[in-house]
Amino acid sequence: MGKIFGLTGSIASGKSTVSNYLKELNVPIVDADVIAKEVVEIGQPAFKKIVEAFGSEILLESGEINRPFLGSIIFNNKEKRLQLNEIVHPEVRREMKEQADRYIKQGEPLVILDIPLLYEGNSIELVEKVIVVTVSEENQLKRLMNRNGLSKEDALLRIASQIPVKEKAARADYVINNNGDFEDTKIQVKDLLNKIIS
Ligand SMILES: CC(C)(COP(=O)(O)OP(=O)(O)OC[C@H]1O[C@@H](n2cnc3c(N)ncnc32)[C@H](O)[C@@H]1O)[C@@H](O)C(=O)NCCC(=O)NCCS
Ligand SMILES: Nc1ncnc2c1ncn2[C@@H]1O[C@H](COP(=O)(O)OP(=O)(O)OP(=O)(O)O)[C@@H](O)[C@H]1O
Repeated sequence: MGKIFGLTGSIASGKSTVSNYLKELNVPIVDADVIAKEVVEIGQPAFKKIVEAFGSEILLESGEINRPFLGSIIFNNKEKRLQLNEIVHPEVRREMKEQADRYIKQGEPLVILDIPLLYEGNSIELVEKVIVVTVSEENQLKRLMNRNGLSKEDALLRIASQIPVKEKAARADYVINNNGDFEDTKIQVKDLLNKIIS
């Protein structure tokens, strides 16, 4: 029977970098961020609930959700963040489970669920073991500011909206240290994969 493992970290710690390497190594990935975008598209049940909860001012002229604007609301307000999570997360979990089960039925030996909020939400029950991609606070802040063009204050707010990556690493079954260069991380990913599926 194939294994279902979780991959997590904190914002800009390097989950996508690691999951891209895993994809190159032919490991099927189920990506929570991608599914979280699909379940809030126009016409989906979560879309309607979000507009009811947050008002039509969160919509673009095209009728789609203005994601940066909704982000500016929920990353500044814990109550609103939890409200959004309550709408979106159950849909994301259901879809992730379906996709993972499908891969296992196809005979895959390992499926990775890439879930940024694995420890914050109720996703732990979906996976057997957890891989955490860790990074120093300094590198995390630097990479987040660079990637998203955020000010230091906004980047720190986003980092503070998640459990610190150090705490996640302490709870993990496997840790990938993403403080080195890309090649260094790639080597760790290959070694880990050999360990898991051998
Ligand atoms: C707030 C939204 C609209 C912002 O969209 P945007 O396109 O700017 O960002 P994106 O979705 O790519 O998320 C980027 C990162 O932000 C972090 N993040 C997103 N949502 C949350 C949240 N509710 N709480 C804490 N961190 C979050 C994650 O690390 C994620 O990888 C969007 O993130 C959202 O709908 N969030 C709620 C759903 C969710 O929790 N998604 C995360 C995985 S399930
Ligand atoms: N080892 C590394 N050296 C230098 N830059 C890196 C390294 N790993 C990742 N980065 C860069 O840091 C940024 C964050 O990495 P990545 O997108 O993989 O993180 P993430 O954990 O998936 O983030 P999020 O949760 O926000 O989606 C990206 O711009 C990426 O190119």
